[in-house]
Amino acid sequence: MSKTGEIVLEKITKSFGNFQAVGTVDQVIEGGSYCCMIGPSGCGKSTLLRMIAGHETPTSGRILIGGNDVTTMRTGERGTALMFQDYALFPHLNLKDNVAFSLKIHGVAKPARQEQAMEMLARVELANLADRMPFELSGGQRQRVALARALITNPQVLLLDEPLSALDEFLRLKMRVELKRLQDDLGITFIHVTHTQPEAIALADKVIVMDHGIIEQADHPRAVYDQPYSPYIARFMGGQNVVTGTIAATNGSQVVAEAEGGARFDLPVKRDMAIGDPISFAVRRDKIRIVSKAEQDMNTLQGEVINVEYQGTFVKVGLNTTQDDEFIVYMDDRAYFDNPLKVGDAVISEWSSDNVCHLLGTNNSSGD
Ligand SMILES: Nc1ncnc2c1ncn2[C@@H]1O[C@H](COP(=O)(O)OP(=O)(O)OP(=O)(O)O)[C@@H](O)[C@H]1O
Repeated sequence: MSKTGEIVLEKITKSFGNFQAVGTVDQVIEGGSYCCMIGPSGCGKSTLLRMIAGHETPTSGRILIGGNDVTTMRTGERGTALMFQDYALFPHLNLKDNVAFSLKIHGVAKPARQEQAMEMLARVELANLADRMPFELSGGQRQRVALARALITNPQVLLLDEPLSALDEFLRLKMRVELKRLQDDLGITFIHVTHTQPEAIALADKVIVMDHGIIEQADHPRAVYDQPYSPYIARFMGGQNVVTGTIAATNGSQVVAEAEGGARFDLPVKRDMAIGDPISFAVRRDKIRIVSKAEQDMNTLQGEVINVEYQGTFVKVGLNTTQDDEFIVYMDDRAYFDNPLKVGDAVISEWSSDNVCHLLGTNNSSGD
């Protein structure tokens, strides 16, 4: 089986002096896949990316790319290209020369490098602007030049550090589609560091969620969003409420939990639990009904409306309940406007145990 573009991170750590920026990371990123790394500021995403690119050396562990040990190999030799956050274009070179630059460094003759640069500019739909200078471009166009410049080296792996963060919302969504199309066309591995959860789940075949230098969960976007591993993942990815309680009754893989205030919940669990054990579970914000009178005796939480935000397709309603976290319900916009709520209203939220995910892991932090 071809290992082209496959990245294996074997027990990678990175310390700066006494500070451990990356803990022990073991991970395989499949060749030709789109991988997004996400996590709060300072969690070690860029450091991990920079180690894959060869701009940092791991303190311990090995990095394999395409089956080769590249741990101590120089940047230009390992088959990766890194696109920087600020794009780092040369201001005094036109687009063609910016894109051709690394070929020049590698001694490629002028006609050949210009031809390849033009091909690359055509791929990012900028061939008609080849003679312009970087200052004559929009943010989205600059980003595409930076992409062309990274891709001209024909890498197995393209590393992108916050590639969309300098763009406005409209352009960000547009360029997101273009990045995915480019990755599909080229079939090479993309590793994309982002701060934005919707960006990660929209683009990635695999989402890697980090916290404090370690990988907390690495999985398909749907698994990370719908089946979060820990309270931290559920809170960080959004879209879920974290509810805590203690086990009141068990029946094999089904339990009844009780929260402070006496609310009871039935749910499936992923490991054996005993009466009295603490439990955390996630409830999807968009799978909760708000009712004035409870229609079921379990899986309900009473609360007071503390804020209401219209979001276009839905309305975000925040409730104060006996739980520590604010309990958030995404209401269908029509259902909401048929029976609008106001701050101070007492309501009951209820859900079905199908929309619950038992949370394992001990990581309780909520990110940034
Ligand atoms: N050269 C360095 N010397 C000392 N500490 C460093 C160095 N580079 C990074 N760090 C520290 O390592 C930690 C991880 O940094 P890193 O840049 O990887 O985080 P990040 O998750 O990419 O954050 P952000 O999202 O803010 O860019 C941070 O606490 C940072 O201050």
